[in-house]
Amino acid sequence: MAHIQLKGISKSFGNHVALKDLNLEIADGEFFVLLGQTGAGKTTTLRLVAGLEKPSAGQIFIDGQDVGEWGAAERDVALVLQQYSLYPRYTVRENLEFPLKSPIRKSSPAEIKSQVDRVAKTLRIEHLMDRKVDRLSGGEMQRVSIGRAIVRRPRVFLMDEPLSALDAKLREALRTELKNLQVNLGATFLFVTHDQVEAMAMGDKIGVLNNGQLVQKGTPREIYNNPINTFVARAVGSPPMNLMDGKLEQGAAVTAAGQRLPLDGREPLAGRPLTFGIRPEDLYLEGGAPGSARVHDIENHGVEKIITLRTGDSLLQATVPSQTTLRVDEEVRFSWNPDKVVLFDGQSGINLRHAG
Ligand SMILES: Nc1ncnc2c1ncn2[C@@H]1O[C@H](COP(=O)(O)OP(=O)(O)OP(=O)(O)O)[C@@H](O)[C@H]1O
Repeated sequence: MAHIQLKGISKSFGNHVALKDLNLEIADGEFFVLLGQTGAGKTTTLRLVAGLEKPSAGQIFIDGQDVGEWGAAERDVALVLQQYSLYPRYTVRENLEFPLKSPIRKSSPAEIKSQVDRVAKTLRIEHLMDRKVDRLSGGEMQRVSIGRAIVRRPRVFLMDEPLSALDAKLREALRTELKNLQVNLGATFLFVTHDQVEAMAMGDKIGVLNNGQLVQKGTPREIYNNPINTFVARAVGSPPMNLMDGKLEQGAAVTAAGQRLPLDGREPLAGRPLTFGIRPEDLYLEGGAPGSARVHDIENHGVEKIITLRTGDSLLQATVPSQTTLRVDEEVRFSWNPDKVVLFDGQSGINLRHAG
């Protein structure tokens, strides 16, 4: 399998800068997710690693070798796209055989059959083998696309939102299957998505890309608990982290909306403009108590409810157990877990723990 390194990669299309000085290292056997909004530069990164684009600056190494002059075939990577890149008039079996039949591989018919059957079993598409691809559902087609990528055991898998066209249930099932597949193959995956739930669920590591720049890289837990700035704080987590502007005053956070919440031990920061970040599960609500917040909306999610509060001009969200009884428009008092508060600089939005 393979270790991937991107060193100082920049890519421009005419005057448009798609990637700026991207430095990224993906360990052998790691499931690395690149998370970013549309236009962030995710597909461009994949195409550069695949050898379908040339960087404007920087180098790409696979297993320590500079692959700058290597073509796509020599890099031995597989690219799975959001749209199914299959031959519609061929059967599933013919589609899976195709990558193994290239003249340079010289695989015997018996080898081809055994590899194709192994992949079919892994992806649970054995019953579809003789069906023409244009007679498959979207989910089945995507399984076959993944099958076609894994059948020849490439060094690296590059996946460009392979699940985004599928319905929610199937997406969840294939998420688990892809993750199992990666663990079983011990393969290196570079998977791009704009879906943070997918990123959190699948990634050993996540890189957050914004405007062509890598903003933060870490395990899902690191990024969730300690986002580098308010952008990442809002990009990861569902519902996202609550952000409240304010100041510290004598052992309390005083928000612009006039809330006073306990926060000890951060005296050196008193007086300067801050943004307080708190995850929805770390906000505590007390109903039936006159307070300065009002229940704006209640969403029932089975085991929990998401309560949206209005306080001053801003909205906050709290996740609470489903048995919590609150009504829309009810006044509530809220507090937080002071140990879970993340402090950001009020102007730059940078997490003060990262700023040192
Ligand atoms: N061949 C090209 N010519 C000109 N501009 C391009 C080209 N390819 C990408 N871009 C631009 O580069 C930026 C990054 O594009 P890229 O496709 O990498 O984004 P992305 O994060 O994959 O977005 P999406 O989620 O929408 O696919 C975009 O602004 C895009 O318009």
